[in-house]
Amino acid sequence: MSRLWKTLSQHIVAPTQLNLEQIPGLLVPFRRSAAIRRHAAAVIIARVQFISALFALLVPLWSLVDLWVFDGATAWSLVGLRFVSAAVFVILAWPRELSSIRPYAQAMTMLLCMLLVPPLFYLGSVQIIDASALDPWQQLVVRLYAFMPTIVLGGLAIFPLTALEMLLFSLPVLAAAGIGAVASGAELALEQQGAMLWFMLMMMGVAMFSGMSQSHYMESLVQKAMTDPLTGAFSRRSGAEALELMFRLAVMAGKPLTVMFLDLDRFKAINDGYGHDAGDEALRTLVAHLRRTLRRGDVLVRWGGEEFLVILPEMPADQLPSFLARLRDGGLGLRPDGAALSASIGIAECLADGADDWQKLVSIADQRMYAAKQGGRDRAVLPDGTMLALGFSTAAG
Ligand SMILES: Nc1nc2c(ncn2[C@@H]2O[C@H](COP(=O)(O)OP(=O)(O)OP(=O)(O)O)[C@@H](O)[C@H]2O)c(=O)[nH]1
Repeated sequence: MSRLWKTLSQHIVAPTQLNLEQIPGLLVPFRRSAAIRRHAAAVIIARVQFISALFALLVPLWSLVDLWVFDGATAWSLVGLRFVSAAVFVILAWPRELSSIRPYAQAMTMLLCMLLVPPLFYLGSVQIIDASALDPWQQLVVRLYAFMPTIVLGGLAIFPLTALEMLLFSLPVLAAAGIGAVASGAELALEQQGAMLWFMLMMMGVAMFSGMSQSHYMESLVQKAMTDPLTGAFSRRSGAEALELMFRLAVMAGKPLTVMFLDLDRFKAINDGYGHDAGDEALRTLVAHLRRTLRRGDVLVRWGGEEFLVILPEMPADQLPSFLARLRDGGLGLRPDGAALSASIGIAECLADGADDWQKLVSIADQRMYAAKQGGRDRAVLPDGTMLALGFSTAAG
């Protein structure tokens, strides 16, 4: 029994274990990081396109049933409605690029459009079909159409959405079901519609649970793929992606964007004197110290071995001296012998340096970092060429 529990907890529960910090990101979209939102958007758009392509074929095909079951005018009106719906699905399925600026808004718009088609088709069918004189086959088809909003609620389960999004997407679908029921002459009494309402709420609950667990699983994978396992900082690849986007946004908005290239001083001596594990520990300590000084929107990237890139959005060049003073006060941690870690820093800023692309910005910061090393280490070179002595090795940290 204990072996069974161990296997269950190791292989089933553990990989999906939640920590408290992750819960808000599963409940509301604005607590998700930009990177997770972008990945969720890519997944949602791919799924919307796949389902839309499928429906663009299946929806017109069902016209055969309409033509077989209903009489002339009713049947052709339904067929017309089907072709309008299919046209919307074709537009949604059409290949398109993920928006580089607003991928999440693009995904939400496409999903909303796709989800609205079946309930609107249902509402349209209620207007077209005269419910007072139906033969048994027609009644069956009408009942099937009435299931459309419920099917949409169940279909939400395949999207990695937060609880709030599930709720917001479900509300118009529930409203369409209610309006359709009234329009087809049904009484909106709990004892009449209670079973259907219960079924829809169950579908909503299942979709919500499924969406949140997909989001959590996706977040764990993305987090692993994006971060450096030793320090938890962004990996070079994901850091470059983030910088590319941040650079584009800063240029569009005409706002400053600063990159700081930081290279630990005499790091090899730690490895040589105290071993690789001590070197690893120094890198972890450095990242923990940097995080204390950085703001929420700043991005810390491990660019290579003991080189780090810090992306500082909306940090104008004139605020850099006070930022560096705070960094110095916070320190970078200690070497194994108890001395303070120090670093050489090169800083570039997109407005002050007139960089055309992010690669140029990084290259300028890198050259300035080398100038700081040449200048004697434990220094920073600013965008105006000033070299500042940082004093990490003399300050307490
Ligand atoms: N422990 C550890 N060492 C690493 C890691 N990545 C790179 N290094 C080591 O970092 C050292 C970098 O050495 P150098 O480029 O000579 O730089 P330095 O000793 O800091 O000298 P300066 O930069 O000139 O001050 C090399 O010995 C690498 O093996 C890592 O993940 N862990």
